[in-house]
Amino acid sequence: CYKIAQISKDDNSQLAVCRVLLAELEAHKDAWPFLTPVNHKVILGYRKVIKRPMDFSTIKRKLNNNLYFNLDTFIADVNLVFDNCEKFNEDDSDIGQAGHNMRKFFHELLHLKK
Ligand SMILES: Cn1cc(C(=O)NCCN2CCCC2)ccc1=O
Repeated sequence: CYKIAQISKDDNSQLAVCRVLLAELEAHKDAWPFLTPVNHKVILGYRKVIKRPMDFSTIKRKLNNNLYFNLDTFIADVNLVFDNCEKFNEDDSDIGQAGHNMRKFFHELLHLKK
């Protein structure tokens, strides 16, 4: 019984860590391009170029629907946000720079929590 309790506790604490990490990402001044899904009707070419769109609001919905198996699957979706951004935007564009800043911020957050 203890073992089962132990596993579920880890899942809950990992889930709590994901929620805190996401809240910190959303609060960052450079989060604005990533808060909601890119509107492919407005941003021409996005749907064709980016095969797996991802954004912070989608990550929040997936967290709330228990769709992340562990911290690593959550980290994979956050990195997908930044990888999509690098693919679609020039490094010296406002959104490209925001993506680089957010990726660095997230990386530092992860190394703080260890
Ligand atoms: C991640 N990303 C975002 C965009 C974008 O324009 N997002 C809308 C930003 N607006 C700010 C206030 C309302 C919405 C374009 C390309 C891209 O890769």
